[in-house]
Amino acid sequence: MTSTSNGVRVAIDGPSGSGKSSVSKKVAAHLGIGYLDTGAMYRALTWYCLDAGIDLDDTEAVADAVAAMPLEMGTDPKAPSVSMGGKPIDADIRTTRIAEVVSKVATNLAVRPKLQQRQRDLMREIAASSGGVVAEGRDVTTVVAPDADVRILMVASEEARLARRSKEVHGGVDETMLAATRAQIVDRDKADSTVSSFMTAADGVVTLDTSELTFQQSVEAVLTLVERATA
Ligand SMILES: Nc1ncnc2c1ncn2[C@@H]1O[C@H](COP(=O)(O)OP(=O)(O)OP(=O)(O)O)[C@@H](O)[C@H]1O
Ligand SMILES: Nc1ccn([C@H]2C[C@H](O)[C@@H](COP(=O)(O)O)O2)c(=O)n1
Repeated sequence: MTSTSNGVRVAIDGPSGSGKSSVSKKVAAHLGIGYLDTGAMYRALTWYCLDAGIDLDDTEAVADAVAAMPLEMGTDPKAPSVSMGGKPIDADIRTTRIAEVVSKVATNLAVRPKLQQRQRDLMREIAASSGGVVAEGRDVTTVVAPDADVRILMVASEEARLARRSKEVHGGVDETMLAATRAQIVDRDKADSTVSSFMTAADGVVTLDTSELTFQQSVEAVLTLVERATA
């Protein structure tokens, strides 16, 4: 094992719909280690600010909320959860209300270093307590954990990503459904890519294109990379 006794750390980044959340959960469950969804933390911060009446355009007030929010991340990959002061907010952070404004928080440059430090600390704690961690997002391979044992950029063609998300959200892939999905996926990636580089792999990061893979093949491809890195 190249990983330390503190557990293997796997970092997976990629654009929306590339499959990183679903694959990361499956990989972590298979390996019996913890899972961290860093995107959920940006969503939770957005929820907290809206709930507390903090103006999302007030960059310093939003950044101060990172330390103030009583966020608890449940990191069991079979049942990941997000709570704020004991209140489960899993469903709330996935609503359109949050999806439409989360980029405003994620592109706040006063927020990012604070949330990244919280994510770095969490990764270390989860890896130590669960024998390892799979953390996914947009900048885990480059900023949060550039020293992770395994670093993967999961990509897929825009066509594949749109079709997957359209099926998931609208139950199909006709023109109207694709148009509604495009606005969410393409526009959000465009805004998010102004602060993180997740369309091309940084040095030492392995690109995994899932466009032509089944879900199970994507999971197996990640497991192979983990096995190779930790052999
Ligand atoms: N080959 C594949 N690899 C990964 N996921 C796939 C594949 N084929 C279909 N999917 C499906 O694509 C959908 C989108 O995946 P997922 O939510 O994991 O993407 P994501 O990259 O985490 O997106 P976001 O950043 O927006 O949360 C899921 O329903 C997943 O099951
Ligand atoms: N490490 C990360 C993770 C996520 N984001 C941004 C991207 C989205 O705007 C938002 C929510 O992410 P999602 O749940 O859709 O993966 O947070 C980021 O900037 N950095």
